[in-house]
Amino acid sequence: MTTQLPSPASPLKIGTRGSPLALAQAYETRSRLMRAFSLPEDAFEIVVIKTTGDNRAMIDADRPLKEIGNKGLFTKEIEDAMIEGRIDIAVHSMKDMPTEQPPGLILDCYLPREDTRDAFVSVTVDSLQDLPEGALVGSSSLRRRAQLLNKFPHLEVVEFRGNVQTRMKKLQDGVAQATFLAMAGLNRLGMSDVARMAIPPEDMLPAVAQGAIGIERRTDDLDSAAMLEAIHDGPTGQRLAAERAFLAALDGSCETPIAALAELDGNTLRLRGEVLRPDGSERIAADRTAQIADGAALAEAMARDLLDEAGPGFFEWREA
Ligand SMILES: NCc1[nH]cc(CCC(=O)O)c1CC(=O)O
Repeated sequence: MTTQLPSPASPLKIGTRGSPLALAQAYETRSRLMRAFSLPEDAFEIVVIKTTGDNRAMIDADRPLKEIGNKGLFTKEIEDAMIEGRIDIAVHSMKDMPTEQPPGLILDCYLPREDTRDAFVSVTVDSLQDLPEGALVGSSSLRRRAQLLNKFPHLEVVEFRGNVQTRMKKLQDGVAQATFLAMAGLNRLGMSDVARMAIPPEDMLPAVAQGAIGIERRTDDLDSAAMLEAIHDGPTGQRLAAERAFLAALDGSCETPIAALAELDGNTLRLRGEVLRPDGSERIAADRTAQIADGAALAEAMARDLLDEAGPGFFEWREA
């Protein structure tokens, strides 16, 4: 069977959110496909789709995301458009994706992974260690909040939402003294002017799939499948398979403090994973290796052991 390639007369429709980071990821996907199949830019159409999560009136209120409810907040409208055939493929930050896709859709193509680390960003101090008692750190990530408070209980965390540009403005305005951003996002946006310090995974284990771009398609769309196969990065797939199996086994959403990082060395996969109490008062971590092919099994066993150790109620908020 031959693959039907897109053309200017019949372009491949790439769905994406409209944030600068989402657009950068869509452009990267388009240029990889152009290179792989020697296609012109106008053989592709970038289709921007507004999601519930992009709705400012809904999101910019002071309510934390966990109260609004976040299941598919940034993906539902995009997936609906794909099921209805208004777009052919969709480009996502894998960090924001649930471990299961709706019926009829599949998410098995990953671009080579960017830097997985979090960055410490501040306009007033050089490092976390320099923040004084009671200093405000802006973050809307339950994981980063819990990890920060676990190591630095003398700091305060304030809700900090919006895209990278909005958060940088808040720092400039003194709303907080520091924040965390994914290195991958800063790199993809070319924001080399932002003062940032990459945090090693020993100090802040990243979110599952951080730094990875995934491309979703209709399961029965074999032309798109063949095209995406050409730009898929196998090692990224092996790493995400383990990390996402860990997340799935913990039944976590992005509103649960869970972190994991898989790394490859020859035939070996090393998986580090942790769960924290939301207030940071407790952290349970593991660090194991297995053959790459056994990555998912390793992740499931690790998740089971961490859950056992955590016991019931571990993820409940414990008011001070
Ligand atoms: N949840 C928002 C989000 N989703 C993906 C990224 C960054 C890029 C990536 O991790 O792939 C970000 C912003 C951030 O965490 O700073």
